[in-house]
Amino acid sequence: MKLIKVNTTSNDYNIVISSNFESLQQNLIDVGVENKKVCVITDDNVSKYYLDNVINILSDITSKLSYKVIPHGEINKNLGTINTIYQKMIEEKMDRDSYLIALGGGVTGDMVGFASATFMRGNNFIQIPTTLLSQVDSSIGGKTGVDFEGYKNIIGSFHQPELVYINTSTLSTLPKKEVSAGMGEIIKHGLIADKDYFDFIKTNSTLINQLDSDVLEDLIYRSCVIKSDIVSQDEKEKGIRATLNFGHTIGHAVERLFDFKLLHGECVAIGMVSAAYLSFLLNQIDNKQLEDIKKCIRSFDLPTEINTLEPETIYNELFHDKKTKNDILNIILLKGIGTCEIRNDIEKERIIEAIKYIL
Ligand SMILES: NC(=O)c1ccc[n+]([C@@H]2O[C@H](COP(=O)([O-])OP(=O)(O)OC[C@H]3O[C@@H](n4cnc5c(N)ncnc54)[C@H](O)[C@@H]3O)[C@@H](O)[C@H]2O)c1
Ligand SMILES: O=C(O)C(=O)C[C@@H](O)[C@H](O)[C@H](O)COP(=O)(O)O
Ligand SMILES: [Zn+2]
Repeated sequence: MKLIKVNTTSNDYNIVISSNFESLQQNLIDVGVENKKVCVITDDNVSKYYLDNVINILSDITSKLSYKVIPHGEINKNLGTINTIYQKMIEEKMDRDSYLIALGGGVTGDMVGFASATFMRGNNFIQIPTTLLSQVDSSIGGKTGVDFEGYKNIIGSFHQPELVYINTSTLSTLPKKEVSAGMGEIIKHGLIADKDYFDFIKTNSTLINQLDSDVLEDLIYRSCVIKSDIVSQDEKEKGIRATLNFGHTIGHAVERLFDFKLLHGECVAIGMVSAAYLSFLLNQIDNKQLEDIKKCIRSFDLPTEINTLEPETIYNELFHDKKTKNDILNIILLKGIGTCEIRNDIEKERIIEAIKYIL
């Protein structure tokens, strides 16, 4: 078992990484869940595998226990689903002392976090992430929210969980495509923050694709350290946290323009290739590094290009990005491998060139 501490301005909490659910009960007691009202929210895929288990663990420590199963998928990450969660919370007479538990991937985690942030102006929530992507990224740092009219995460708030409990064995039931999607965010962590980590990912691609549990646990631990370090420095994304958005400006535009038929991690992979090419155009990485990045992304069966879209269509979408300030685009670019910077001075022509590179 491994423990990482997240220390943000609004809350301090632990990330527990374990290969089972054995220490979940004690960790729930430690954060104050005993005898409280608890509602577990999970989706209709995850419920089949892990809901009974988590409910059994909770039933020993509280009798005020309920659950709700929501439909899976990005297409359901919206205010309609949030309404059904609020209705459940009212039905169960939940209050500011109660706990919501997000059992599932990033879609469940983002929505449960948002419901918790807004119900009675905020109650407690706990993340039990079950996808690789949510274990390395979305469960940490308190970015919560939903899509609105197709705009990605456009409604949301910062609201930190009380605990992130990662049971790595839940990955055994995760479809391969979803494992690859998680690799998109993991590669991002290496590219923006740690060259050695990027090299480790490249070297171990075969073992990772075979779901070698030791290597996967290493990845989860190292990514959690990188992400918690960044959000502990900058909870509300005033500075360095924006670097976690590497690949996301174009990634989110592609996600929306493809009506959420591509996975988030896949769109981030495409967005990272475009941002890496832009970094190359500005002489911040060389051709070998660019090719290395593409090779690494492809080694996990992630896409590096798309078709059927016009460059201008993608370009116009970029201005809905949350890093845009007063209509000026802020873009994350690499400065070598393992470091990056936020730029707001890139001409349209260069950005269009970088978009054409992925078409
Ligand atoms: N808040 C953040 O900081 C942050 C960071 C990264 C991504 N995100 C968001 O996270 C979302 C993507 O998360 P995701 O990739 O986890 O997607 P997801 O929640 O849709 O899960 C992917 C699929 O896997 C299924 N699933 C989950 N766990 C499973 C398991 N153990 N076994 C079998 N099936 C399982 C789900 O039902 C779903 O169909 C996006 O909405 C993205 O915007 C948020
Ligand atoms: O935690 C962060 O900060 C991130 O940017 C992590 C991203 O991987 C994640 O997809 C996030 O939800 C994107 O944030 P957004 O504010 O651009 O929607
Ligand atoms: Zn992301």
